[in-house]
Amino acid sequence: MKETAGIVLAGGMSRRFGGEKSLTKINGKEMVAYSVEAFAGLNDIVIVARPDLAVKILQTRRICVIFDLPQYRGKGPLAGIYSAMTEIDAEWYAVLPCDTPWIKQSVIEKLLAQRAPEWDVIVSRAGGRLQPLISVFHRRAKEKIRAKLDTGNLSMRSLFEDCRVKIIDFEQKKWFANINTKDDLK
Ligand SMILES: Nc1nc2c(ncn2[C@@H]2O[C@H](COP(=O)(O)OP(=O)(O)OP(=O)(O)O)[C@@H](O)[C@H]2O)c(=O)[nH]1
Repeated sequence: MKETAGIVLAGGMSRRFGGEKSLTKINGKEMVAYSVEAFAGLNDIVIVARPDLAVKILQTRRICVIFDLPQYRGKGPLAGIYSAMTEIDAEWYAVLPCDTPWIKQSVIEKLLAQRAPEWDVIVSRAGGRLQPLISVFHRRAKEKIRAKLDTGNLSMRSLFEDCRVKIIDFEQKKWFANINTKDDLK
């Protein structure tokens, strides 16, 4: 079993953005690459992408790319986290979305520093807003996630109600800004 793996969620439909959000370049680099780089301290990183995008990501990065498990396809971020946990057996999993290009490795390091037996999830909060997809999960959370997926209750907040959650506050809101639309790029 690995100690800690990194999961980049890139399996969304990008409906608001319209087009391939994860592969859109900012300052010459694909958005998904910023998330991969924030995991620089980790040896095992998996991108959970849509099948139609995976080939393109594979062409640009030497990194493990998987798809959501078929039974959970279309079920959102929890499907991606669960699929990655099934692919890589690790004690802890650091999670990032593919659309936070200003995220820093130091954020991940600060979250990982909180790993302890009493927590199932360590989640960031920036400017008072919880950032459920910039977080760290213990493998204990995997079965709780599966239960949510199987009942169709797909909200991260609902999952957190069933977990022992440690919240870590950050002041630098800009690092957590995410790109939803093409206007957000301006
Ligand atoms: N693997 C996986 N990742 C997902 C899924 N849904 C969303 N994500 C990822 O989760 C992060 C946040 O996604 P959202 O912004 O809520 O959704 P989106 O699909 O990117 O965009 P919209 O279609 O405009 O809502 C992004 O990194 C997405 O790629 C999914 O079903 N599977």
